[in-house]
Parts: sequence; C-alpha cells; structure tokens
Amino acid sequence: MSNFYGKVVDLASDGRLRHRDGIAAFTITEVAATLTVATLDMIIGSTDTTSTTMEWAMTELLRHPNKLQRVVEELDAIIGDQTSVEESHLPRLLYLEAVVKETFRIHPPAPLLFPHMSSETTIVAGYTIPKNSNIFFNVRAIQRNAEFWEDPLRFEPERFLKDTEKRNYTGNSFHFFPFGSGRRICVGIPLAEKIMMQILATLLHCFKWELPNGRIPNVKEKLQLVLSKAEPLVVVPVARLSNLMQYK
Ligand code: HEM
Repeated sequence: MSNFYGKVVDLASDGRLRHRDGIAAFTITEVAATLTVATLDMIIGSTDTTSTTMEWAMTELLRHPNKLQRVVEELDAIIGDQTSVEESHLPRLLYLEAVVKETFRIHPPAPLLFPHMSSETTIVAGYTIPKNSNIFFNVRAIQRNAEFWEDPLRFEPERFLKDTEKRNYTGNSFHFFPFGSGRRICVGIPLAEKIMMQILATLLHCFKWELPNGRIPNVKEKLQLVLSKAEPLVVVPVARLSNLMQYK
C-alpha cells in the first residue's frame, strides 16, 4: 500500500531525492504516476474501512440497547432536537467516541494491518525473523487478548472512558492499534475519526433504528478486502426529532 509515501521515504533515505533550489524535485511522469497510486490508496484505504466499521458499530449498539440508550442521551444533552450535528459538537461526544474505539477494538477493519517486511534479520521473543520476511500483525487477536483486556469479547465502550491517554489511535500502545503503528501508520486517522463520529452521530440523532421482526443482528465475520459482516445489517429508520425541518 502507498507506493507514493514509500517512494518519497526511500528516495529521501538513500539520497536519491533530487533537489532544486533546496526543494525536493520530481519529474512530471513521477508526479502523475505517484499521484494516481496515492489517490487509489486514499480511496481504497478510506471507503470500505469506514463503511464496515460504521456497520459494526450499529450492529453492536443494536445488540446492546443500554449502550445505545446512553449514546442517544448524550446526543440529546449536547445537540438537542432543534439543531443538526455539527463538527463542533464532536469533541464533546465522549461516550460515542468510546463506542467507536470499542468497535475498532473488537472489529478492526484491517485485522492483519497491511503486510510489512523485515529490513534485517532480527530476533523477537526468541524467534529469528530472517531479512525480507513478510510480516503480518494480527491486531484482531491482540485486541481480543484476555491478557490485555478484561472480558475481551464483551462490547464495553466504558473501558475507553478510563485511561484515555493510552487508549488512542497513535499506535503507541501495542494492545490497541487498529490504524497500525510507526512510520507507515494510516495517514487518514483524523479524517476517519471525524467521518465515523459525524455519520454515526447524525444517524443516531435523527433516527430511532428498529430491527425487522425484532431479530437481533449476529456478529459473524467475513474476511474480504476488510473484515466485514458476513450478513449485512438490516434496520428500519424511524424519525425521532420533533423538529421536522431537520429532515429537509
Ligand atoms: C476506518 C478507517 C481506517 C482504518 C481502520 C485504516 C487502517 C489502516 C491501516 C491498518 C493501515 C496500515 C498501517 C500499517 O501497516 O502499519 C493504513 C494505511 C493507510 N491508510 Fe488507512 N485506515 C482507515 C481510513 C483511511 C482514510 C480515511 C484514508 C485516507 C483518506 C486512509 C489512507 C491510508 C493510506 C494512504 C495508508 C498507507 C500509509 C503508508 O503506507 O504510509 N485510511 N490504514
């Protein structure tokens, strides 16, 4: 993934990045080719990951009505029913943020991150990893490991309300890193975070979500490009705001 960023890093690190008047220089062909790849990276990296996580978050909330109720109460307290969700509301939606993080913990869209390669032979926990090995980090297994997480399969957003400094997306905690870590960490984190919060807040603020025949959605997974739901979530939206102008 992301040959553009890789190319810049590689050229810079082995001194091949040309400079003109002190500014890094590329030919027009390099710019066109790398921008195409970078744009594809952005589209592939951003669409399925966010839409899948949205579906998982809704699934978990519908399976846990008391958590859903807490989100709705927070939205009502902070936004009310006379206005729509604005970007300025998002930093105050702390419980919703915890819901998003807990969703990323249990259902990381990229369960093995993206493949990495060892640049030299190294020993980790007594195992020798030869140079040029393909390495996959099983972040899904780590984030469900009972050694690091109490009752790891339970959907419990409250765990992210404590210790918020450590439990963030920076990749500095090796118990929670759905966006990867280090120099190839996802470049879209701020955007992904905002999209998730804005869309989920809007969906849950504007509508009450009902399950056809009251059927509780299951959590069966299917590994495609991302780790998605095996069966799509089917829900029925019902308007819940008294101010109908909000739906125009
Ligand atoms: C739910 C949302 C997202 C998740 C879970 C996610 C996850 C990831 C992961 C796991 C990586 C690889 C990190 C590694 O191997 O260490 C990555 C890389 C990347 N992501 Fe995302 N991503 C998301 C959204 C986005 C968005 C919104 C964009 C762009 C607008 C984006 C663009 C990229 C790019 C360009 C890379 C490659 C960075 C590099 O190789 O240097 N992603 N992402």
